[in-house]
Amino acid sequence: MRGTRDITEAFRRFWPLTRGDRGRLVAVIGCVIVAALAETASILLFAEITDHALNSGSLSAFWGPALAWLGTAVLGAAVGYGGNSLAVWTAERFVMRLRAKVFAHLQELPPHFFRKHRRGDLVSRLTGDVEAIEQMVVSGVVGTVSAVFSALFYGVAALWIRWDLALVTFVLAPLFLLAARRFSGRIGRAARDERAAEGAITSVVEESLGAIELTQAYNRQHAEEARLDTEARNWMRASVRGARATEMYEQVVQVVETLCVLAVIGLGAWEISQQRLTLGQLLAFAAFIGYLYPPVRDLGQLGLTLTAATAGARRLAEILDARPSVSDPATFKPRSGTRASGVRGGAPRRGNGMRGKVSLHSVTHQYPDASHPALRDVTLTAAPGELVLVTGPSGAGKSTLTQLLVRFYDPSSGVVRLDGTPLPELPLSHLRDQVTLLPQRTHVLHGTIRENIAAGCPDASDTDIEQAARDAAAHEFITALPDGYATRIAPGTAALSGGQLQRIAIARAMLRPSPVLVLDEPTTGLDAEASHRIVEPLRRLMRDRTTILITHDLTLAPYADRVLFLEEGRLRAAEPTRRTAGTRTR
Ligand SMILES: Nc1ncnc2c1ncn2[C@@H]1O[C@H](COP(=O)(O)OP(=O)(O)OP(=O)(O)O)[C@@H](O)[C@H]1O
Repeated sequence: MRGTRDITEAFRRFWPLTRGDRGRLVAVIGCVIVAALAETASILLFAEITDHALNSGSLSAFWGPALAWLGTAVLGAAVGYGGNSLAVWTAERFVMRLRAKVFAHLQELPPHFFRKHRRGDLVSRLTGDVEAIEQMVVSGVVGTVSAVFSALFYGVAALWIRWDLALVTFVLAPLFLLAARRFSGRIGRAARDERAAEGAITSVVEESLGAIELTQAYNRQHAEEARLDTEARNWMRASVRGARATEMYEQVVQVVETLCVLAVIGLGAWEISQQRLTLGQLLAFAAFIGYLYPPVRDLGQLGLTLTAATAGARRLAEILDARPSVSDPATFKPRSGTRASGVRGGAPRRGNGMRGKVSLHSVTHQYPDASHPALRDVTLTAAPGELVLVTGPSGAGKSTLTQLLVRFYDPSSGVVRLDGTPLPELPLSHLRDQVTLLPQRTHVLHGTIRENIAAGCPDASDTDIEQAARDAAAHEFITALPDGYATRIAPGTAALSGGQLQRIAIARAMLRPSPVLVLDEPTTGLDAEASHRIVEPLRRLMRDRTTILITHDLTLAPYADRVLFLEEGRLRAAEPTRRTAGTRTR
């Protein structure tokens, strides 16, 4: 039984996340049991009113059970309200905890994971799938307990009222579960397809809006609409298939219920003809079946909900099972000779800093799933105060070098060291405090320009932030904005040019007081004047730092101590240059 195995597996994985709320879950279950008891009592009181007040037409026999019934209903309502409120609270906390766990895990995953999975699909896993699992783990458990106890109490009460009629209803009850089992596979498959189609729709919308300029400029609107239409049709097919199966199950259950009621009435009619039963008793019992079957039906339906929820569980498990490409060392002992890494005057100084000597020894790196290495047998050293410029054709492996320096990956072979320590021996957060990467793509964060610059350096003062912006030739345009440093920007919505955003990103990198700077195409998107204006302050900052500058812009070569040429992953020529700081070559 694959369905049962999937459900067990999902519980094994996600149940531990209820830790911290299990006391509340027990309280919810307590409320559910009391509510079921109250309901059972009200049915018994109904039978009593039917037998003693209605049958004999006695009003005096009515008041006692009627008041007791009202009291029970009020108690049931209070407990039901309390239990349901607590259940919703517990369920939402579970959703928050699960989403936080998956999100935290996602943040550890290597870049190639995000190339393999569409962003929109990941968004849908963190929203819809997370909720589907809650339906299973929290609401599912509460629902099951509620249905089991209700069925148990009503069953005992039924035996109490008329054991022979009760036995007939029990004998037929498994028909509900059989019907549920018959439909669970179909509903589960439809749920799986629906969840995948939802992810695809989110992806298409997200990707299309991300490329809206291209779409409009190249008249691709129809192509994008067709893409959405294809995914929407997949979703519609799966959704209709799931709804049809659920509807058919419900109709089958209606027929089964009618069959049960007819069997009870048939047996009752025979008992009345034998004078062993009164009409009042039979009516009371028939009304009672109306209470008994819903929880039994709910149990069957819960099975279907659980099957559908396993689709979400599998999609989340795929993320949680993806392993980060690197991990922290078990222990870390800072080597002697390290020093605090504060570089910028007035900027926060971090303890445990390092000098910043970077070395690669026989480094070869092949990305997972790639057919050939991106870097082959690369050996190089860059010392504090040195600016090493790395250039080469597109696809030569330059960005791969930066990914190894911040340890997004460990090389397939060879070793990268910082101050003589192999990078895997340094705690990741410590390493990334020491090495500042300015990625090739400009990243804008949601917040003010000030927050954007201070993103990697939360303790920085306003003076430090402004100085970094001046050094990145950004201060002038920022202060010309109506809100200056308080201007709010966000990915894709900033009313700033690509070059202006790039200068904000450079200021962010400059603010970090780390001994190693790795700049991947920092001057892309800047005019020649701006790029040289940036290199001047960069040079000042680089005085104590080790800087690795990846660029196609060879006019920056005169600023470098060394120029290295990468081609097809190999360092082809290492041509020593004389540093001519301040000399501009156009
Ligand atoms: N995540 C990845 N998975 C598989 N292969 C990759 C991945 N990233 C890069 N590559 C491959 O590795 C090689 C080197 O890529 P890299 O991005 O380092 O080149 P680059 O020199 O920085 O190029 P550019 O100047 O165009 O930015 C290329 O062949 C590229 O296709």
